[in-house]
Amino acid sequence: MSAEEDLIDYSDEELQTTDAAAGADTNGGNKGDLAAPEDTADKKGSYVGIHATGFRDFLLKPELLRAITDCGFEHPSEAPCPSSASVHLASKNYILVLSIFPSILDVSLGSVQSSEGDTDGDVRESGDLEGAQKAAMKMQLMHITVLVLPRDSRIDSYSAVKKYISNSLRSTIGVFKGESRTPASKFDFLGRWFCLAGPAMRRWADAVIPFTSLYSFEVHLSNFGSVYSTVQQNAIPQAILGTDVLCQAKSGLGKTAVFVLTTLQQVEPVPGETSVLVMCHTRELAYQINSEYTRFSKYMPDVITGVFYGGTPIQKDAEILKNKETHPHIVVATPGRLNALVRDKFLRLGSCKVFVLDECDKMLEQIDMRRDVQEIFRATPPQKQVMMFSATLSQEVRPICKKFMQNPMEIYVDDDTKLTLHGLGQYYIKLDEKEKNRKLNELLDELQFNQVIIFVKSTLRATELDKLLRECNFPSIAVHSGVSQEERIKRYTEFKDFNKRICVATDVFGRGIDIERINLAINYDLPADADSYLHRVGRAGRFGTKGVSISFMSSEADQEVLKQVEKRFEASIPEYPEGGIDSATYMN
Ligand SMILES: Nc1ncnc2c1ncn2[C@@H]1O[C@H](COP(=O)(O)OP(=O)(O)OP(=O)(O)O)[C@@H](O)[C@H]1O
Repeated sequence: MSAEEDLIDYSDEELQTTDAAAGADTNGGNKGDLAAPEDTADKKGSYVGIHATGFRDFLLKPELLRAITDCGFEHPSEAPCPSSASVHLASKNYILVLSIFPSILDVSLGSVQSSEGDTDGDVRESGDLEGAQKAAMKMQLMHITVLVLPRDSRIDSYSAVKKYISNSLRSTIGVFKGESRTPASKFDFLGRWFCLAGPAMRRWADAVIPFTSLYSFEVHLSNFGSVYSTVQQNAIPQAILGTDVLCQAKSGLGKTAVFVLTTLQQVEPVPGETSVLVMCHTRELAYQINSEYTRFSKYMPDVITGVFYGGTPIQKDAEILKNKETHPHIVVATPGRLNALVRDKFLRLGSCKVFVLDECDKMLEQIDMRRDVQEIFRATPPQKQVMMFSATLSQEVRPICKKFMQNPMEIYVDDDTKLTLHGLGQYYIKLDEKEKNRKLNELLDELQFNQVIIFVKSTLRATELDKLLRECNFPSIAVHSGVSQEERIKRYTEFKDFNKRICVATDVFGRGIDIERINLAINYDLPADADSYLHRVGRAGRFGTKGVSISFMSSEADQEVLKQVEKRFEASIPEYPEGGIDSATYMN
């Protein structure tokens, strides 16, 4: 039996495919009700633009909102939508923007109206919206997302959006048609996750809402030819409700905040119990995620977070876990150490309510890590929320992820070209191996970087290159698995705090690591595959900022990787120009 076969499959029978159900409702819509009048075609322009929702609209705890404001987050992030939607819509020259307008007014009183964006501010101020959501969640009411299309939408807009929902989100969808306004047909929508409606749905909502929690999304259509939705905007409202989430979004767009904010929102701290478990593949990333928890829980003094990873004395972790006063409610960890803590019964997971995997493809593709993850998963109760995140989720890894989940909300970027970071200039330099050091020196002299990360393929090369750079008086530091764990974290912090401007690293820094000021990523040694390339260069140009990546190409294998990258991501990676590049293109 291969190592992989040895791994247990999780409750396949629990996996519900909604494809069939998605096809079940095939109502095409009623032209009389939905079609745009001929003369309204021009009005589409008035729906142009992305309607950014504020964090306040997520109805987060005030202490969380305060921390979000302190962290300088203004709006939840946006990310490209799945390609199946974009292809479909692009061919019809539409832009589809989903923006959230929470529309429950007062579920508890049973008198609910749908609102469009302009009224939700009043609701929020009166506190009704929050109360309504709490009531809805307590009663575990069914959740229906209603997509409200503009009044002048044409019938094919409805089909396009419907197809997008059923193909990409694999969810059932109903279309509210004119003749279905009878009370009986209103209840058809109760079993569905999505339904499409025109503005007339307000009246319809009145009858349905006592039994459901309702969110209405306004769908903007225009003729821009690409499709957007939002990673934080899409995932946060669902994740808060306890839905399982499998989420792909490009590097640096704020996937971390999705699970940090939604778990902090849900956590109800009980002394001595861990209710949220977050795992990731490297120790530095675990440390970083824990720091994010610290940042966002700063006004939640009752919530204790803790981080556990290998390379440190396990006895220390055990001491923390033995004491109810220090026992974390939220644990961030790497799988090896966490598994050891669970096996040795220092950590009991019977109260775990949320299970998160960051960089999930990496964690589940690597057999030893996957084995640890599974053992830990088995130690948690069957009923829990599972969320997984990565910038890369291949077709092969998705079913593996979903084996841990029940009817997850799935957010994919099926079109690899949409993973390219638009603020990032990418170049290559063809050279011999022996020319690399000289060229690197030249680049570091010539480019006006804030911080730079230089990737190499081995710990030995990291040590050597770092030494060389320091001999040349460059403020360099090296992070790799060849140094003690304590020293690794110390160096990570030094770099993160801007005390060093150059970091030579192996792939331990290749994914997830978020250093705000990095605007230059250099592949001194190219990685072996396109996914790793994408993650590495994503260390620069984060959250829409500008940056540049330069890759040294010194072998045929390197050339092949760059070819793959260009093909898969439709990224243009030209040769680095003789005269250099304009700093305005990569300095923020
Ligand atoms: N809504 C927001 N407003 C402002 N900044 C944000 C917002 N969301 C996230 N950020 C910042 O963007 C940066 C990137 O976020 P994060 O590290 O979560 O990205 P990611 O999607 O996990 O990327 P990767 O795939 O590379 O791990 C972080 O510095 C984070 O603080």
